[in-house]
Amino acid sequence: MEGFATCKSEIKFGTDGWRGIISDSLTFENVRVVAQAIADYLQGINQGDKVFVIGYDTRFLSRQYAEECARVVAANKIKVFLTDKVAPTPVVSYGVKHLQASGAIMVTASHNPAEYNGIKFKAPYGGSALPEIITEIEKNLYCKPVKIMNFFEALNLGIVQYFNADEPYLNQVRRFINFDLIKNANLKVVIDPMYGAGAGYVRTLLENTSVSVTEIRGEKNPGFGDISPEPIAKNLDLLKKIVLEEQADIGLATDGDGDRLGAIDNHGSFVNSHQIYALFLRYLVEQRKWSGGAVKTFSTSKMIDCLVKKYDIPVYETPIGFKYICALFLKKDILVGGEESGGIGFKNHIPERDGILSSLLLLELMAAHRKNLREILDDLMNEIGPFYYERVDLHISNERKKLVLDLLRNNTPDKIAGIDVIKVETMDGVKCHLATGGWILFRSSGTEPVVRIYVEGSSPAEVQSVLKSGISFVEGK
Ligand SMILES: O=P(O)(O)OC[C@H]1O[C@H](O)[C@H](O)[C@@H](O)[C@@H]1O
Repeated sequence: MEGFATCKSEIKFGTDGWRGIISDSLTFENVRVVAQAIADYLQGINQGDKVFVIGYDTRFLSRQYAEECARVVAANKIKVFLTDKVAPTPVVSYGVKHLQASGAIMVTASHNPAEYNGIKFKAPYGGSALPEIITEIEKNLYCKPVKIMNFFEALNLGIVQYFNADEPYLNQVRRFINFDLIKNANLKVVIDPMYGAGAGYVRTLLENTSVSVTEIRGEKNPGFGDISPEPIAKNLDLLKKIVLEEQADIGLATDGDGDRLGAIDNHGSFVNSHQIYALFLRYLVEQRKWSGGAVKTFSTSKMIDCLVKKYDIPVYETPIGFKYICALFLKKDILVGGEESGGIGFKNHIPERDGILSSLLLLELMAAHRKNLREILDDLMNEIGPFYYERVDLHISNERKKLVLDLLRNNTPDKIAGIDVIKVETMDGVKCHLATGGWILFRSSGTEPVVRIYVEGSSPAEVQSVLKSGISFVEGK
């Protein structure tokens, strides 16, 4: 069967891949169009003779979309390794590297609300596609007729094969993490995969250790219990409650496709990604004695700048999106790269953020320090702090969004919440550095119809007043 897509609803690749609301822009037809554009890209760069991986998360229709992609890619004479079950993004990405495949389609909308689904494209190195690859794929959209074959015929012919992506990935994590340290640490852990694809992985990896594990929200629930599967404070009330009830040492939450991490400490307080990133950087340099530079995105904490200065290692800043961090992993000797949204990637692994590996590294770090997370964070703050952080996402109209960002760019206020603005940067959105050492960043999300306001300061009061003033500015009140 061949034919052009009849509906030309917009297919746009954002911060990471293409996302849309199911049955609005995210239709089977558009999924086929994107899969054809990817197949054309692979043939165009002479990679059509290599195998190609397809994986999917727990979202509504994800498996069916993955099978639809397999039908298209296979019809283009590219052999497909389709995961035999739901798989997290880092597992699929590692599968690409392990099989020396030409890349992967990961069917997921990551942390977005339940009504979304989407496609991430992973490149042969096992990480986010670089912007230039995405440009090529976008150019191919609607160019050639969609080829498609029967799924069962493709299976019978062996051009689509099921693939167990877990085994190579779990072996890699077992090599990376120091399980000897974790084994005897007697930690009590609550795992929260937020109904996403990460369910079961950390628990499996902790079998045969002394760590006591409780997993919540591990079952499949494509409605995600009416929250977004994004491991940020407002979505982790249940995890907080269980950590306190069970008197656990830590709660670990991964997002919808398992590439991000958020944590709750033993007092029930949220530990944000900036803090986790800073702890990892400190641990890898000081305890593991690993070398290499650090990558942070435009919205990542100044804690990282303090640490790199202390260790005298290079730091690179990029726009928001792990694809930019990934590009640096490919070009330079990078120890760790992380972003505000909770994605952190490491040297000696794939150039990909990994919420499962991050969860275990956090346990290793706690075991090595023989302290609870709060004490370790307090030590860090005594060394370089204090730092406080908060983000709000505002749903405003596209017109207002453009107006506000243009206004900020062209006519930046001299003061915010009464504090002097001493420097303005526009790498991604508009960032105002404040005389107190704090900063506020306004930017339009590339994955959701929201404006994000990020604030860091040296006290909770400073963060709140700067945030309040930022919100008033955006809302025009
Ligand atoms: O703030 P946004 O543009 O919505 O992006 C937030 C996040 O979206 C995706 O998950 C990307 O893979 C991340 O790299 C990015 O940080």
